[in-house]
Amino acid sequence: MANVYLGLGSNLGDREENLEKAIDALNDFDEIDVKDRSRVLETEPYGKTDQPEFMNMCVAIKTRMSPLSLLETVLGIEHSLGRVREEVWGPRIIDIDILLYEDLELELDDLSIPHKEMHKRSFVLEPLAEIAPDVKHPTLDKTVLELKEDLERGD
Ligand SMILES: Nc1nc2nc(S)n(CCO)c2c(=O)[nH]1
Repeated sequence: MANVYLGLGSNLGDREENLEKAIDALNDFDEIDVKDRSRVLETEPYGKTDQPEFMNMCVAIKTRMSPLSLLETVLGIEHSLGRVREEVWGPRIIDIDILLYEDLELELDDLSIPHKEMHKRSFVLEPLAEIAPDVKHPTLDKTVLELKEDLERGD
């Protein structure tokens, strides 16, 4: 079973309910066990700022799925919860990002692991440091907590 960390976000509808539904949907798969979860944070929109505030959190899962199967699964969960991909950076009912998959480094057209932007995003590092402070980013060779502190310092 692989140790995987996911970033969840929502800024449309009942945001906390959307996050809970996404976690329940993950747990419904035999090949996925949700092992831990961070608290939910309300965060300012990053990137496209003229949109509603987000609710963000991170979860730790163990899974037998391959990275691409997991991607297909999380996209299916987003779709089942009503996510329509209109604006790239626009508001969304739910967003599930694969952040880390063991110490894998993967670069495909539709999937990069570790997530390319995770070290630039406080809405990811804050909740991720709560549940996985000592997990190492395999490319940057720093722990999640070190990345969070670097971002806070503006490094
Ligand atoms: N605070 C915040 N800003 C965001 N901008 C985008 S795009 N997203 C979607 C994540 O890729 C978010 C988000 O989840 N939280």
